[in-house]
Amino acid sequence: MGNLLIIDDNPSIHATLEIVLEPYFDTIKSLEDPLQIMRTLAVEDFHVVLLDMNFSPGLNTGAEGVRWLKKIKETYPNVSVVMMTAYGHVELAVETLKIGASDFILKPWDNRKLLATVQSALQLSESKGEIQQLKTKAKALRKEENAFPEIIGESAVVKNMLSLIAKVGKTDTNILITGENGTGKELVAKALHHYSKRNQEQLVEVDMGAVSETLFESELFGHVKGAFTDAHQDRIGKFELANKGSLFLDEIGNLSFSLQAKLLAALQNRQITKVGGNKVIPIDIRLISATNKNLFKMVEDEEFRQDLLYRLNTIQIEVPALRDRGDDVILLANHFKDLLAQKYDKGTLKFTASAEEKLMSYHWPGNIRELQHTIERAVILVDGNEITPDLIVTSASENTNVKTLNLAQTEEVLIKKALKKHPHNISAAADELGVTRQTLYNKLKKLGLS
Ligand SMILES: Nc1ncnc2c1ncn2[C@@H]1O[C@H](COP(=O)(O)OP(=O)(O)OP(=O)(O)O)[C@@H](O)[C@H]1O
Repeated sequence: MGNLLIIDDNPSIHATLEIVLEPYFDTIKSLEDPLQIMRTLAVEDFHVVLLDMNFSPGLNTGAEGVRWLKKIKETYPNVSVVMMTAYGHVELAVETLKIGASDFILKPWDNRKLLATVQSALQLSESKGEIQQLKTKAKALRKEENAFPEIIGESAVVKNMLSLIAKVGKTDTNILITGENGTGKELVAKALHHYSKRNQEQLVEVDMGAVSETLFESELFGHVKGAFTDAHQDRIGKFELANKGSLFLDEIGNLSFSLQAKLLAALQNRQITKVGGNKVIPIDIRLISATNKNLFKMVEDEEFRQDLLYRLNTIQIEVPALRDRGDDVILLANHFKDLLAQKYDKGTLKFTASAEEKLMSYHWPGNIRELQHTIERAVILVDGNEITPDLIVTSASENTNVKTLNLAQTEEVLIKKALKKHPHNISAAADELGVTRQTLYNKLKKLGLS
């Protein structure tokens, strides 16, 4: 239900419309004089306006209706305006659709058609209101969570990346962010949005790996009520939600081949149609995508559409792996240590020199996310204020199966295996590893295991 405002200089039209439409609205108000429109809309909430096109006696060009339509839409874009006109003026009525009218009805009207038109205008106004609400909510949240993420790092590779982000962030170019898991791709997407002209609008994120084949279109493009069994009400898709803002398609490499075609069509046409709907909705978005996969290789293997890849990667930003960021490991480790020490009320903590050495020598396959978890564990477990190497427990230290070809990691895994097999017997462990006792001691020291 909603509120309806009728504007027509003929009172008998008011009475007839009110009788037909009364069961479908909470409130109906009728005005004869269009000069009262703006005042009325300013004090009461209306969802639909039924607007006649001619008011002054002798004038039937429709120009008055057009002027009032423009005025209403300028101040109240979420209100649906349905124009009322006589049969001879269909062309003019069609023109009003271009300037924001939702629909028109011809006088004399057919009651069923009138009802259908007014009801869909009401639905449209409700969904516009919903988008507005979601956007306002998101805006408030964005302010709270401090929109600009801090990307910590002073290494040359990170500095290069930051200056590229600042440069291309301002443009509307499509950007593909690549990099291993946990390198900070999502953070880069947020920074790009922050630098863009669109930063007052939303950055809408979709995890493409998590969208099911059947719900893909509904999730991205939305659906209308009744489009399928579970479509109990209209739904706004992510594309529409991101309109005027940025759309972040994360894990784009996980999108199935058939869905890639549907995504490409929407990106190419810059418009969408809701599932079960027939209205074409123009979309103005800045596209940011991310993946940890090699999309060029996937194109070669016919797993990813080349035309889609070219649309996504006007600019590509490669986020460096943590192991390639030099001393940033210590910078980041200290950053997380301080944050987490505060969170767990641990006072001031510091890493011992050998703990720092261990942090630097590890190859961080899970990148910054792994570093963050490792530090969190150390902060939770530490007694006193020094974090020693034994508290730095990485995924490789917990895992005694060799799943990687990385030498440093493999060495650490094999040493742990040997120690497990020969507890308290360094000589036997060294023998098993084919090194001298001294070499094993040195390695244990470096790994913080001695
Ligand atoms: N340079 C950085 N400075 C501070 N924190 C960072 C930095 N890079 C990443 N992080 C933090 O590391 C974690 C992982 O980052 P993020 O989720 O952006 O990685 P991702 O590449 O998107 O990961 P995935 O590929 O698994 O989705 C997050 O908590 C993020 O805040």
